[in-house]
Amino acid sequence: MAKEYAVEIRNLIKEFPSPFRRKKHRAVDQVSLTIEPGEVYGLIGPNGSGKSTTMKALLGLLAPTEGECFIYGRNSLKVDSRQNIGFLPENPYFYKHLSGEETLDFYGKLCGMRGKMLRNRVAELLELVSLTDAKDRQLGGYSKGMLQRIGLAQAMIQHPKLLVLDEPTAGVDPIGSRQIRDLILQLKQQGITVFLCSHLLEQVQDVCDKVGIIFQGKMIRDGRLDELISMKGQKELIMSGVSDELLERIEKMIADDPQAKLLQAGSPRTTLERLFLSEVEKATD
Ligand SMILES: Nc1ncnc2c1ncn2[C@@H]1O[C@H](COP(=O)(O)OP(=O)(O)OP(=O)(O)O)[C@@H](O)[C@H]1O
Repeated sequence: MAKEYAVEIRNLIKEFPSPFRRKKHRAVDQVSLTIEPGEVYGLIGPNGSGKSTTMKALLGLLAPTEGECFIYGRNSLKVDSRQNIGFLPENPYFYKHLSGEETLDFYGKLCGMRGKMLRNRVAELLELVSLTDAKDRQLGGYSKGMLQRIGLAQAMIQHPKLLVLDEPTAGVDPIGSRQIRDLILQLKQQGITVFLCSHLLEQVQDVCDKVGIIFQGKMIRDGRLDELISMKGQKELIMSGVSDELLERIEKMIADDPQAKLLQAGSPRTTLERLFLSEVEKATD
């Protein structure tokens, strides 16, 4: 039996009419990708490279010019293929006068949920996205990070098997981004398949099993993250308590080996994001 992917995109082409030219603009050009159930897939690429268009085609919000998209084996142009999907769009629109709780209640009712089941689910999601304390505040007063988190909760209201997140951390500061990253990791542990796009490459690296790099509508590289970023033929040792003398001996051993070559020695660096987070944490304490 053929393998059933959570997501399968086959040779997707999407063209848009150009108002001032006869030729159409090809936003997505022969993109193919597969996501297995429970995997987190990150689509990365510069602005305008076709990430959102690919996601919208997968969600059946845009009809492909050519090619096909499947969700758990069903063509995504068929409405029933989308029953088990949650979607966080790039710029989600919310009713600003509703509270966080009312917002989730509203989306739950749109999905046909009612009564105790809905109340329990809303409470569970508010807890999950750490907004229980802010549940009665109107969304007009929420920060960008809180809005993205309520957006994520909205996308999860009916226990989706697949979550599609278009830049879930857009406009969110590093602390808010870290919270969203942790949430995605929690969803992954629950076995939920996630298809996301983001410009925060470090976060993509932290959460994704597979990555695709899209450029000018074309998939230029994709595969398992650990395979894509491993430096073939190189080894790394990170040591503590190493004296200068020991380091010299190690360097000499490497120099004496006819095959080996020391490429880099020094102190490992943290990332700017980690430095920022630890400094803010220290200042908060
Ligand atoms: N509805 C549309 N009509 C015409 N052109 C469109 C439409 N939607 C997208 N495009 C064009 O398609 C190309 C790809 O856009 P898309 O939004 O998919 O890029 P993206 O990679 O998501 O960009 P960003 O990182 O800035 O969100 C762009 O050139 C964009 O202008």
